[in-house]
Amino acid sequence: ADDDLDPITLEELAEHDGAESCWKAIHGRVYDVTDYVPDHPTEEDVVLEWCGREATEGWDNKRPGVPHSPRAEGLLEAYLIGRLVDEEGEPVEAATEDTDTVAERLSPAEDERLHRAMLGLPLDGRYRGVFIDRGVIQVNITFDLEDGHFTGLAYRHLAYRDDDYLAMEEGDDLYPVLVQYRQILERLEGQPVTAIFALYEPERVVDDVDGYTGATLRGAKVISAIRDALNRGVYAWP
Ligand code: HEM
Repeated sequence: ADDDLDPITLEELAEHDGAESCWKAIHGRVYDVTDYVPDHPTEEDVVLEWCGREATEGWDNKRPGVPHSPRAEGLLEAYLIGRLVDEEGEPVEAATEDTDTVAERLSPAEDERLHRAMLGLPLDGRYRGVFIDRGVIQVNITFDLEDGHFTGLAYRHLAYRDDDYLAMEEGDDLYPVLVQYRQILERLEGQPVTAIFALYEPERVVDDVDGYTGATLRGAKVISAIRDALNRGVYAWP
């Protein structure tokens, strides 16, 4: 049906770029909305900005991701004057490049990431955090959260005074401490974030390894490093 409409080029369109004459191309059709501009329910600037241009993006996003209502579409039809063509007279596609991404944008009612952030719940992503005492890092931990559950828990650094636990090997005096630290992560893997509070009683989580009781292991340091990571927020999106 659009073939019956007058062909209008981008050049012609561009001549009508202000309040005295305001044409807009929307989804391949050209509208002379000069008379409507003073009636538009916003500051005039909002609509004037799009005069003389391919204005589909503005029309489809009166606010980001929110198109005009069917009532507005009905109004628009009264101002139809032609169809948009290029120099060869071929129809010009609407500049939908941006509208595609905008259409994928979630509304505030659907955006679960926003909801979690507003409730102060941790977002999914990669986290990193530390436990520091007297300026020295003792525990540096990394993990991912997936649906609020731990995955990929690992120590990036683990030390006490001059002892680097991660460099220890079986047979070393303090090797059992490293084993206990690793057990903590094994027990937390796959658990919800709230599972960290079990570490206040590490003997419930960690085996007694070679005479080192769970109680000697500072579960609190791991809790602290994890809470530091959560406080810092997402280090990298998944
Ligand atoms: C292309 C550029 C345009 C932009 C950026 C734009 C923007 C806006 C904004 C910000 C609002 C108010 C916010 C809201 O209702 O949620 C609005 C509402 C409205 N606009 Fe536009 N507008 C444009 C063009 C037009 C045109 C050409 C018409 C009519 C011929 C029109 C008709 C309306 C109507 C009827 C409303 C009331 C709400 C609705 O029915 O969706 N607008 N527009």
